[in-house]
Amino acid sequence: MLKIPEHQVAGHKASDGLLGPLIDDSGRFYKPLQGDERGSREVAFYTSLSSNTRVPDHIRKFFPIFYGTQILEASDGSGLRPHLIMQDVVSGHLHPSIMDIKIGSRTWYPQAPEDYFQRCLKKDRETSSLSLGFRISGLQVHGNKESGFWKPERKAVQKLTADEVTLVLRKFVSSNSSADPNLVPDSLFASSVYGGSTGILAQLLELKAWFEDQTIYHFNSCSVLIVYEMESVLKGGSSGAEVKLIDFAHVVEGNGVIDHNFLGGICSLIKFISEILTTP
Ligand SMILES: O=P(O)(O)O[C@@H]1[C@@H](OP(=O)(O)O)[C@H](OP(=O)(O)O)[C@H](O)[C@H](OP(=O)(O)O)[C@H]1OP(=O)(O)O
Ligand SMILES: Nc1ncnc2c1ncn2[C@@H]1O[C@H](COP(=O)(O)OP(=O)(O)O)[C@@H](O)[C@H]1O
Repeated sequence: MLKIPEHQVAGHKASDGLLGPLIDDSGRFYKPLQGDERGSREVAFYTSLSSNTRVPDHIRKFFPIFYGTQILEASDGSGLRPHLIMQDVVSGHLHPSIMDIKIGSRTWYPQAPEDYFQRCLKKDRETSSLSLGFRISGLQVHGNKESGFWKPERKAVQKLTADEVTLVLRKFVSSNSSADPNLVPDSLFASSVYGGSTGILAQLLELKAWFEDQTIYHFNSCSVLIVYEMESVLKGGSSGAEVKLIDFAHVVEGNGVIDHNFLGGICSLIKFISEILTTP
């Protein structure tokens, strides 16, 4: 049985009769293909990635597993539509804390039509993309029993200043996160989520090293999705923190050139996270 994802933090949503992704109980995520070139580009990217021998094996873990496409009943009741099937990267989590960070100071791709280019340029200027090299597209945090669950308004988190981004990145790994603007986040989970040899920082550094070299793809408007499980950190276990890349609707060929837009954005994000780990 297909259902609307409970833990989606950004993008087009299937709720309220709209067109959006669906999930099943076996850990698969079904993203409807948009009728224009966005859908076909994303399928083309996953297909290319699956067979491209120049992509190192250790980099493949950063992408959701791709299971092909399938024609399914769309969530908006418009009838049958092809869907991209991929691994649901939050399945198996009871209380996932999730952050979607759109990487790059520009989200448009060089060949984009003028109206799309103008729309992206406006959003990049009005959000933190241009100034910081990334914008937080959406997030949710599970805290302790008292603070509960925090899912800030998406439009607000996209426009944060550098200091505010640091605060949100701290709240993301705190047990007392809430909407209270005066809250001092306890950063209780910072070292287990961001730090260590398998934490978010180590994973981002591994990804960055690939971007310093790879010239196969340019990941325009692509997001880094960070996921961890608060319950297991509280019990003293591993946070299960994972970095995944998602949203390949605007990926184009790299033609032998470094993806400096993505590389710059990921360096900037790494700097923010490193500072949280080194500043008490
Ligand atoms: O529809 P909107 O205004 O919410 O914009 C979508 C964006 O939402 P946001 O800017 O974060 O509010 C949305 O961003 P997120 O993935 O939600 O970060 C996409 O940029 C989407 O474009 P595309 O499908 O990738 O071409 C954007 O969709 P299009 O405007 O390109 O259809
Ligand atoms: N493979 C996945 N597993 C789990 N959740 C996902 C996956 N891909 C996307 N999502 C969720 O859906 C949101 C939007 O995904 P995205 O691919 O960016 O869609 P859109 O093209 O509509 O912007 C993400 O922020 C995340 O919450």
